[in-house]
Amino acid sequence: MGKDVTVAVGLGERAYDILIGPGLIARAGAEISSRLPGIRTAIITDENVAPFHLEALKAGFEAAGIASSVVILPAGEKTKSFAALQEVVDAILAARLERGDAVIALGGGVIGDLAGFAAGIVRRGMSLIQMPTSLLAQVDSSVGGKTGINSARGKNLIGVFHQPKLVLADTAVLDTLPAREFRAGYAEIAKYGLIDQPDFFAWLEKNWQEVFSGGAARIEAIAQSCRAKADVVARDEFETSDRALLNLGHTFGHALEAAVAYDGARLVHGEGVAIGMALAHRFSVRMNLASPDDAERVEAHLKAVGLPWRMADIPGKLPDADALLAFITQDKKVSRGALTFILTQGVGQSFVARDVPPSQVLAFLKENHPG
Ligand SMILES: O=C(O)C(=O)C[C@@H](O)[C@H](O)[C@H](O)COP(=O)(O)O
Repeated sequence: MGKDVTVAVGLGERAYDILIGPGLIARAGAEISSRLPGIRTAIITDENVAPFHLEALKAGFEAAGIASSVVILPAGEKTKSFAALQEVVDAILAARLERGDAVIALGGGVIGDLAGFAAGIVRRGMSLIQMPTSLLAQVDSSVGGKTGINSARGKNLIGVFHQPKLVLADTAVLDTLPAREFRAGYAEIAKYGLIDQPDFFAWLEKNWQEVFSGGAARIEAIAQSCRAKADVVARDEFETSDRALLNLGHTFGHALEAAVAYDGARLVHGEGVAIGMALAHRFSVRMNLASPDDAERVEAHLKAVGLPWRMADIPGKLPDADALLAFITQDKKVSRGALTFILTQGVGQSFVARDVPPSQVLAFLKENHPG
């Protein structure tokens, strides 16, 4: 086997490993058959990923004696839909897979969330193996068991928690990722620094070019992100308390994604998170929690790496502030009608703020709306 970095997600009987390293798609058959002997699989992937990686995965499966059927879906956020879910569920049932067989999610966050949801509900829960092919999926969405689809009323509003049995993150695939997609995934890496690791954020400010160009710094950033996420998930699997910290930037970001009707030409998830993180820092300044220097530092880093950082960076017209607030009030962190945000006292000092007054949010959205 290769020299992979292994990060353990300590969840008792649902514990699993994240393997991070080059060549894991070709080696997946061997890795899976040694851990889950006799398993059969349905590979769920998309039209962008399949031409690059499906053959290598299938060849490795064949060599390891793993039977597989394949579903190839259109790429993009609009695939996180009931229609696509139905297609995946039908294909799994048509292949007569059993509960102990596995759904393989080969793709980015969209495929991971959708295939994970299907695995969570077919036969009340099948095995799931995440094989993330985007940076965002490798550092975030493939880990932790959040699965689901979108609604026109809001992002990820329909789903279940369903942990994978294994995550195989093949870092070599990142070399062929479009630059915009790589940057979008980088937003989630920066997020871990901004949550509670100021040293990691400072390291990223210094080393982001190396992370973008590949090599040891990239693997280190991915591994550090997975460790940070595994830690939080092990403490609070079902987001009853501080797992919500992982949502930094997502309250604003998800509202913006819904506001553009999940149109990836205008805004992809990681870009929404980047803008959302900048807004969360600015909002914290407005609430007298953080200093303007902190917000400026975050904005400067997002700008340096080429990420959008304000609503004005989204092409086209946005719905007004009231409509954005309406999306925010559908957020899953809302409790008894009260809004929850992840706010900050400075870089790496985020906290969960409950009962944030909607009037303050609305005023802030109006001040920052590009019109
Ligand atoms: O894993 C989590 O918990 C997160 O919040 C990580 C997020 O980066 C991720 O995008 C997640 O899917 C968003 O969750 P949601 O509950 O806000 O839909």
